[in-house]
Amino acid sequence: MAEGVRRLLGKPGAVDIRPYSRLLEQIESREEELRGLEDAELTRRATDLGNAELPYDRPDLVELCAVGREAARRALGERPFDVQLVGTMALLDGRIAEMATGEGKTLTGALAAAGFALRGKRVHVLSVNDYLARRDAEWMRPLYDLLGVAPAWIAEDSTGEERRTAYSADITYASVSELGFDVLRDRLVTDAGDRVLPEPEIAIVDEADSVLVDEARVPLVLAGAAEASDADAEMADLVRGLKPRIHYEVDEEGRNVQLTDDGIDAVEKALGGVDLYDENDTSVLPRVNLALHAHVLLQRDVHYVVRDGQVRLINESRGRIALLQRWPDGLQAAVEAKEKVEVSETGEVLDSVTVQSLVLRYPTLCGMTGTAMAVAEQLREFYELEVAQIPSNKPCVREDEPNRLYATREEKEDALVAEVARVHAEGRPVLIGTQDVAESELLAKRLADEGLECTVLNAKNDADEAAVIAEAGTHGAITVSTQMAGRGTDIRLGGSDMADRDRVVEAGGLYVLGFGHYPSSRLDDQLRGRAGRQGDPGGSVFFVSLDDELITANGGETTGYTADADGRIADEGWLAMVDRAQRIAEGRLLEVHRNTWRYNKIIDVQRQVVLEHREAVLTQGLGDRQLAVDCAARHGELVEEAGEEETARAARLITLYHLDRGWTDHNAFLAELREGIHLRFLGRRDPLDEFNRDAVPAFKGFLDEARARAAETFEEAEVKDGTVDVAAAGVKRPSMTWTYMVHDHPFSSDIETVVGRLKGRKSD
Ligand SMILES: Nc1ncnc2c1ncn2[C@@H]1O[C@H](COP(=O)(O)OP(=O)(O)OP(=O)(O)O)[C@@H](O)[C@H]1O
Repeated sequence: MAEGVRRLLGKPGAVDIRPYSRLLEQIESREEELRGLEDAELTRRATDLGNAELPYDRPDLVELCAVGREAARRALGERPFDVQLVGTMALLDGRIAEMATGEGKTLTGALAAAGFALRGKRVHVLSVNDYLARRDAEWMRPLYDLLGVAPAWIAEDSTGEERRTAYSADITYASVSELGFDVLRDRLVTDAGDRVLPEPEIAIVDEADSVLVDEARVPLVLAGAAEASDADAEMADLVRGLKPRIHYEVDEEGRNVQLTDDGIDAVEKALGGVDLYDENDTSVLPRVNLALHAHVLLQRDVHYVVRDGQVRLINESRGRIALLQRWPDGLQAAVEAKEKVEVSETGEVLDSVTVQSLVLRYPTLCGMTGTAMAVAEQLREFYELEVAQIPSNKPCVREDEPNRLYATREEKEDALVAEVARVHAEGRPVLIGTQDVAESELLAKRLADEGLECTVLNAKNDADEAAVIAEAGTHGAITVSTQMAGRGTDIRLGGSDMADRDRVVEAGGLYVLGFGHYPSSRLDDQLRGRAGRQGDPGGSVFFVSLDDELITANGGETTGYTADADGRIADEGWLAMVDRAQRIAEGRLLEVHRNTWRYNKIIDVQRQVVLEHREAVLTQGLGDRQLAVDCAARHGELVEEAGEEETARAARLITLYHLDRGWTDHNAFLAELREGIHLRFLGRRDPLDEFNRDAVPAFKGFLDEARARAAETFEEAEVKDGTVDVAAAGVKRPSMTWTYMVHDHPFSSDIETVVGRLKGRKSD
C-alpha cells in the first residue's frame, strides 16, 4: 500500500477514507492480468461494468479502478497513483475530494466520470472556464475511448446544434457559465425540440470550492433585447467635476457613494436648476447616482479594463477578464460613458439562476479541489456534501513561513522587493500574488525600476495565461500574478520542459510571495499551493501591512505597535491580529452567502412552480386544454379554420408567452422589492420577513393571471393563410438574447451591503 495512504487516516470533519484505501491492494493485484489484455478486451471489461446500477459494489469498484488504471497507463502514459484512485472512489460516492495542487485531479475526475458514465449516467464535468473544459476533455479523450465512453465539450462559441450534440455525449465538459446560460435559454424555448440540455444527472465540479462557495451566489442572467439605453455622457462629464468629501462621501467599505448637500446643490445647478428630488420627475437622481457610482466606486484596472473599445469586467474572484459579464444595464452604460466608449446593447432580465441553484439541479453532485476542508461547513450546509481529504502522493516539503508584518504599505513593498532581489540573485523562481490588476502593474513597475524584470499575469485570456504560468518555474523567473483560484497549468520546476529542473531544485524550488492576504485563508492556500507540487521543494510567505484593506476593514488595530528600522513588526500579538482580521472577513462572507441563499430560496420555489407549469404547457398541451375551456367558442372556431394541431400550437405559444412575460415582470418586481426593502429594514423589521411578506402574495395569483391573459390574446387571434397569426395578437419573443454574470451586486441599496453594515453597527 502506498506510503501516502498509510500516513493519513482522515482528519476530523472529513469522511473516513479507509474503506477506499483498503481496496488498493486488490486493485493492484489485478494489474498484471490486465496488462496482458488486448485494447479491445480492456474496453469490453470496462463496458461489462455497465450491467449493474449505481452505486458500485466493492468487487465492481475494484474492477473499475483496476481497468481505469490500466487504461490511463496505456492511453495517457500515466499510471494513476493510489491516492488518485482513492479520490476517484470518493467522487463516485458523491464527495468532494480535497487533493493538493498538481496531484492530478483531472485524471481522478475523469476516472470517476467514466465510472458514472459506464453505469449509464450522463455526466457533466464543470470547469471554471472554457479553456479548461476543452483542454481537459481533449486531454482525457484517449482514456475515455479506451474505456468505451464518449466525451465532448462546450465553449462560448458553440452553436445550439453543437451544444445539443455535446450534451448527448456520455461525458460533457462545460464551464459553469456556459451550462448556466444553456439552462436559462432552455427555459424559454417554445418548442421542446429546441432544448439543448438533457435532464441533469451527475455533476463533477472542478475547483469545487471556488464554484460552490465563492461563486455560489453569482447570478447568471439571461436578458432580452429591448431598446438601447443612452450613454449618459452628460452625467459622466458632470460627476467628473465633483470633489470627494465636498460633493460626495464614500462609506468605509468603499461600496457606497452619496452626494452631500453641497454635492446636491452643485449637481442641481449644473443641470440648469433642476430639483433632484422632484416627485414629478424621478428620472434624474438615478442617472446621477449611476454616473457617480461608475465614477467613484468602479476603478479601471481594478474592477474592469478597457480593451478593444469595450469595457470588460474583471472577475474579482479570479483576476481574469470575464467575456460575457456585464453589470446590470444602467451601470454598464454609465461606465461606458465614463470611459467614453460605445454603449452596448441593453435589455430586460428574462430570468436568472445562481450558480448554487444551477448545481443543485443535479441529483448527484461531487467535485474536487485543493482547498475544501476550510469550507467543509458550508459545503455541508448548502449542498449536503462531505469532504474526503486525500493525502498527497508524496509528502509536501514546502516551507510555509510565518507572515512578515510591516507598519505601512511602503515598507511592505520595500521588504518584498528586497526579498525578490535576494532570491532572484540565486536564480530561484518567484511567483508573487497580488490582490488586483492595478496592484500587479504597480508592483511590476517597481520591480522593473529595481532592475528585476518580471512577467505580469493578469486578466489575459485563459490560454495565454496557461502558457505564461507554465514557465513560472523557470530558473530566475519572476512572475507577478493576480489571484488564480481557477486552476491553470502546472508550474513545473525548470520550465514547462523541465530542462533546468536540477538547478531550480538546488535553488530551493518555486518561492511564492503573497503581497497581502486574500479575504480568506483558503485563497491564500491556493496561492501557496502553486509551490511544492508532487513533493517538489518550494516555499511561501505573505507580506502584510497594517494598512492593508483586509486589516483596516475588519477591525484590526493599527496603532501602538513597535517596529524595527524597516518597519517590521515581530510581536506575536500583532501577528495574531492579522489572522483574526482574516477570520472576521471570512465570517462576513459566509453571512452574505447565507443571506443571499435565504432570498434565493423563495424565488427558487416560485420559479419551480412556473417551470413545472411551463413544462406541462410545452410538452403536454396544457395551454390548449385550458384555452379550450376558457375560450370554448373561439377554440372551436380556430380548430374549424386551422385544424387541431395548428390551434394547439397557437395555444402553446400564447400561453408560454404570457407565462414568460409574467415571470419577467415578477422578477423585476422581486428585484425592486429587494432593493427597496432596506429602507424598511432601517425601521428595525427583519428584511427577510418583509421580503417574504410581499413576495408571497405578489406571486399568489401568478398562474391565474397568466392564464387570463392568454385567454384574452387567444380570443383575438386570427387565422391567416391557414395558420394562427400569434404575432399579430401581440405574442412577441425577444429578437435576441444574451447572457451575463453579475458579480457582487454593486448598487448601494443592495440588501447584503445593508445587512452587513447594520450588523457591523450592532456589534459596535
Ligand atoms: N498518475 C500520474 N502519473 C504521472 N503524472 C501524472 C499523474 N497524474 C497526473 N499527472 C500529471 O500531473 C500534472 C498535474 O495534473 P493536473 O493538472 O490534473 O493536477 P491538478 O491536481 O488538477 O492541479 P491544479 O490544482 O494545479 O489544478 C499533469 O502534468 C499530469 O499530467
